[in-house]
Amino acid sequence: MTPHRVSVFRKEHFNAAHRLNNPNWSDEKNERVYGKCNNFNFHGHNYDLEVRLTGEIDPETGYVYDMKKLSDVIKVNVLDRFDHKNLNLDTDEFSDLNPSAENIAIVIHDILRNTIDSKFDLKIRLYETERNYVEYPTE
Ligand SMILES: Nc1nc2c(c(=O)[nH]1)N=C([C@H](O)[C@H](O)COP(=O)(O)OP(=O)(O)OP(=O)(O)O)CN2
Repeated sequence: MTPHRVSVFRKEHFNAAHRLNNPNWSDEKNERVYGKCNNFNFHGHNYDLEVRLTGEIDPETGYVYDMKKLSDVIKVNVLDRFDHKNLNLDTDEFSDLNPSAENIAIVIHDILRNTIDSKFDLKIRLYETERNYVEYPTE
């Protein structure tokens, strides 16, 4: 029988502070482009993270990927790094990179891509607010 390809999902959550700012722009332009997200003293978000892995079902386990293991991988590599952090000040990843939802999703993707076997397709969905979310990669 042809192995079935199935997607498994794991939802996680973290809280972090950030400030959107382009140091090459004037204060006036940063304020105009980013509005309240440019607040000098930072602001926080409750980020909801969805990680999707797609692959073939292992006929022995019935699993594509053990979701408990996926949870542990996300905790160790993403949550422990970003939860309750100021992304701009506390992390190497965003010391020189604007922590927009898009960039955070790409950073999380690349961290997980380095730890999860390439035989699994990986997609990240990141909710910055209940109504604002991004996906990476797009296909
Ligand atoms: N392309 C992007 N646009 C915006 C980003 C981003 O990361 N990428 N980020 C922001 C703000 O940081 C934040 O997400 C917006 O907050 P807010 O306007 O409060 O959004 P809410 O959904 O909570 O509230 P609404 O009232 O529904 O707008 C802005 N843009």
